[in-house]
Amino acid sequence: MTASIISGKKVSDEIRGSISDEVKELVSKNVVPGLAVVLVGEDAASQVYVRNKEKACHDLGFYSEVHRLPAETSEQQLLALVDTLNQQDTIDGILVQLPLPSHINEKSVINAISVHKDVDGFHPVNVGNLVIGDDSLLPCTPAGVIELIKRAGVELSGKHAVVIGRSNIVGKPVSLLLQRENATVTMCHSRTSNMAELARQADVLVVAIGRANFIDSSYVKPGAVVIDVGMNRLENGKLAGDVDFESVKEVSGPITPVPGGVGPMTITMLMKNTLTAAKRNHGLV
Ligand SMILES: NC(=O)C1=CN([C@@H]2O[C@H](COP(=O)(O)OP(=O)(O)OC[C@H]3O[C@@H](n4cnc5c(N)ncnc54)[C@H](OP(=O)(O)O)[C@@H]3O)[C@@H](O)[C@H]2O)C=CC1
Ligand SMILES: Nc1nc(=O)c2c([nH]1)NC[C@@H]1CN(c3ccc(C(=O)N[C@@H](CCC(=O)O)C(=O)O)cc3)C=[N+]21
Ligand SMILES: [Mg+2]
Repeated sequence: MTASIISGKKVSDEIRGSISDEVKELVSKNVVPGLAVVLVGEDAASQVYVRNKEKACHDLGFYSEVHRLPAETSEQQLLALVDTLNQQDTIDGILVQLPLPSHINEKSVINAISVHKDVDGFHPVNVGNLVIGDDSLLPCTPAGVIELIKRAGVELSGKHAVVIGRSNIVGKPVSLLLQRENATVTMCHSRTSNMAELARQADVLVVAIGRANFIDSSYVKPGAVVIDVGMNRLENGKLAGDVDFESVKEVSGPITPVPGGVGPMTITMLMKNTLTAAKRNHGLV
């Protein structure tokens, strides 16, 4: 029996609807949430994501600025732009699209973004608060993963969640947010020896490894929820997740597709963070 599909597109549209209503409310108080996105270089995938972010801003009534800088931009020039945006009252959120060209130190750039405008949730203070369990701007993809699981009607408390991948922008924060929901979390990575055996114990399996169609049905307990964070561009230009969707959907429980799963949620959580930052910056929360 084929699994039910968790539509990130549908969930994302629902959440964007309520964000749009909230923005109308703010605009009536002369508060227009503003997002600045900075793109350095010509990376094709980054151009797509930045365009998606810009479109989402326009659809929801946000003020948006997109700064497209040439690949040879120096670290100092980028830091100067970030500083300008930190001071700009019309900007509530700042996102510097990753990856950056290798001559620029990503950490220095992320640390330079004002904590209150760090709508990626990558700044060490926001990450620290996430680890401690204090209020913070949450990283967008991890927050989107949790939202999808909840909207699929899955009760996480007491469940065994297995996360494959431990990166700072996906795997690690996802594991922390799953713990916040009282799941029991197992973290797998490239040094894990018995990964398929561990993955098959999962009630909820989250995959973020960056390897197209890597996870097949041998990693999945029948009926387990599968969240595929993977975003891999194949030679034929098609997008593939980290999960072999065709084989896994025959054994899994609710499963997210790629595209149309976690991707749209990442953008939607970015909009939600920008709205939160705007309300805070204007003393409305
Ligand atoms: N939809 C969205 O909004 C987003 C999607 N993505 C996608 O998610 C995926 C992961 O991205 P990101 O977290 O940045 O990736 P990274 O490359 O930063 O990290 C990959 C992680 O997967 C682990 N890993 C790699 N190969 C294996 C393997 N064979 N078995 C077990 N673990 C493995 C690595 O282990 P180790 O730590 O040992 O190296 C590492 O922890 C990519 O496809 C990316 O495109 C990323 C961001 C947002
Ligand atoms: N500072 C920073 N913040 C990020 O959040 C960030 C980043 N850098 N660098 C790259 C990753 C990747 N990422 C995606 C966002 C949306 C889709 C998305 O909209 N995906 C659509 C498909 C889009 C397409 O057609 O390619 C979908 O899955 O349905 C995908 C990937 C955010 N990232
Ligand atoms: Mg404002």
